[in-house]
Amino acid sequence: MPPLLLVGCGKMGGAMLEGWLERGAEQVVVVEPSSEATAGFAGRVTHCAAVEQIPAGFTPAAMVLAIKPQQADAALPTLSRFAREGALAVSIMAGKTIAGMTGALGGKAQVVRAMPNTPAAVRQGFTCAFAGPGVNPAQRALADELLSAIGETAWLEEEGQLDAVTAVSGGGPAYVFLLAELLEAAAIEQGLPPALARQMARRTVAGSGALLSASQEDAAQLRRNVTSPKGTTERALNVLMAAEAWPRLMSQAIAAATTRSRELAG
Ligand SMILES: NC(=O)C1=CN([C@@H]2O[C@H](COP(=O)(O)OP(=O)(O)OC[C@H]3O[C@@H](n4cnc5c(N)ncnc54)[C@H](O)[C@@H]3O)[C@@H](O)[C@H]2O)C=CC1
Ligand SMILES: O=C(O)[C@@H]1CCC=N1
Repeated sequence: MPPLLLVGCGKMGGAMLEGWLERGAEQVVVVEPSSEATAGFAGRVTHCAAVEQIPAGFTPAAMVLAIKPQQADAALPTLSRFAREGALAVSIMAGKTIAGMTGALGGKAQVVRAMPNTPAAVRQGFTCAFAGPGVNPAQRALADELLSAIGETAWLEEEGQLDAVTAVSGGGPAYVFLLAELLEAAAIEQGLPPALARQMARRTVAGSGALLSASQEDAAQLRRNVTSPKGTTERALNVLMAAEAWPRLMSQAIAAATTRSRELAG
């Protein structure tokens, strides 16, 4: 891998960095104010607490922006010297548009906007990416290599699709973890011991994910495979699948998150 600059080494930036190092990246400079966040990478990357500390002459082929959207306005202009002609910027920030980022970076870099998710931490992420104006095939291939180091990548035809992507697959793991939390609480409510309830909820969600991943059948068929006619699951699904229950709630939740992604464009 060519020299890389990572800006922000939190949950997502750290997961991506681990993936690149696994794939043999050798020259990575990480800008991250928290030394705690980069502690696990000591000796493997060059850590700078601020942009001003980046070694003079460092010329990354790509910089990856993994800071919060709310931090972008202050941080991007300070990175303009790395946004030279031919340089690639890959942003994973929710909401931030390519036009806005290109301007804030000084107008020279080509920008890929992407939305990964936290299963990236175990290289099981799913990322959607969109290549902005002027991104050449080599830059797109580099972006694909960086994103595919943490899981599967799909390329979009329209930047606007990223708002719904952010709502569905970007935030999706949170909804699945909420399901595990709620299953655990309901199990305890039915009198099961807390430790067993926790084990049961975790293994059920993780095992179902593994089955979904390995199976050729779609999710609806896998659901039907569990649901015996006039059995117990059917009773539960009559509650969950009522029009005003999960179908409506999921639709409202995804619409709310999509709207928030658009707001974050700023
Ligand atoms: N957490 C998630 O599930 C996902 C997050 N994202 C996006 O990834 C980005 C990062 O999110 P997280 O990793 O969750 O946040 P985080 O808070 O874990 O990481 C952000 C990091 O940026 C550092 N930072 C703050 N100001 C900085 C600056 N000026 N220069 C360099 N580093 C700076 C912080 O110290 C922190 O370690 C956000 O834009 C978010 O929208 C995208 C997909 C999924
Ligand atoms: O909640 C957020 O804004 C970010 C984007 C997708 C997941 N986390």
